Amino acid sequence: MSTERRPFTLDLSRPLSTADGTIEQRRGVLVGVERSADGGSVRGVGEATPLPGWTESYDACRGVLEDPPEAWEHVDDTVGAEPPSTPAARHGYRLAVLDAAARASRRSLAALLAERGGFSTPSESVAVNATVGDADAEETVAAAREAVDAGFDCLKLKLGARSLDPDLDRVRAVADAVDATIRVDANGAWDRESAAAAVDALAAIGIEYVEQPVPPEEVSALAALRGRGVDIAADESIRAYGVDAVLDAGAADVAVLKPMALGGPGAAIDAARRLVDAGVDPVVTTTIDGAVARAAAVHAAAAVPGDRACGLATGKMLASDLGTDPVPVVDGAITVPDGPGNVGGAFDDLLWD
Ligand SMILES: O=C(O)CCC(=O)c1ccccc1C(=O)O
Ligand SMILES: [Mg+2]
Repeated sequence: MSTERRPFTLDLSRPLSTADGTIEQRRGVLVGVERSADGGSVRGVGEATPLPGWTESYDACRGVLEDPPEAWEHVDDTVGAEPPSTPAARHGYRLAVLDAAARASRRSLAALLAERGGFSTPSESVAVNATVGDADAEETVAAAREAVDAGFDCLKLKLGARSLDPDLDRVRAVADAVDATIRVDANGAWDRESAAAAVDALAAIGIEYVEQPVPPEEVSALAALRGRGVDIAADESIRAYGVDAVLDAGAADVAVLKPMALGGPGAAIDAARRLVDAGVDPVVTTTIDGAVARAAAVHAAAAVPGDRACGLATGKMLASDLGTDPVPVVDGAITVPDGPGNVGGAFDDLLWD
């Protein structure tokens, strides 16, 4: 198998402000693999876009991609219970391998992933939430209105960058202003006491779920916050400790799956299988990825059963992208590309001439 690599940098036109800092730029590496198949050859394209804090550094990612582990070439390769140490590099390489396998069998990546997870036929469209970053109440309401006018019926508000009372005022202002499902993400900002107060207030407002109210290591605190009238979602805890640790602790109603942070689309699907079996709802999101990884996350979301909106409406935050958006949001939903592979050969010319 031959491999190609191409580094890229994407600026955000709308930086995302969170309790964990502001995301302003995404740097990554496109990965191409080419292998022989049926007397010809088949290509696959992947994207490694590390986000330090969630994945390895850019330099570590590039280093691993110079000489990837041989095991990553095998279509059925899995990650163990421990999260992989260089998930973004693994994502980039594994996506290329899975894309090539899907293209070789003339089916969509979603179909390949659904089969891998033992799920039925993938959905043709995925509902998505608008992601609303931290800002004052007035700006937050304006962003929420803009999203609802554009057709979103689920909004995710970033909380935890300011203190609890002003944050709750922001949530109430949005709930009063728009008719939409509202979920919030504190990115681990609260201690146990503030989180309990927040959860009770959010339950009274009628919020769908609160994502990562406490720091990632506070898995037992997540468990203790369940059953108070608002669902609890684990995100950073899943990334840091894996799905099994969160399931064993009974820590979540909902689990956020970021393929880039978990080590690839296959790793996300394997995690989704265990969650679904345990009655926990998976929600697939990006880490604000380029078009190739974003499309792959859409395929993963389509392969996983469930009705919760996914966090995949992140393309519009980018000032420039790897190419034309293969997964645009229309009326709060994304149509799943029907293949072959992830996005057919749409990005091949970035790697091969
Ligand atoms: O879920 C979404 O709406 C978009 C993805 C998102 O919020 C995010 C993006 C980059 C890093 C972390 C997160 C997060 O969910 O915490
Ligand atoms: Mg989150």
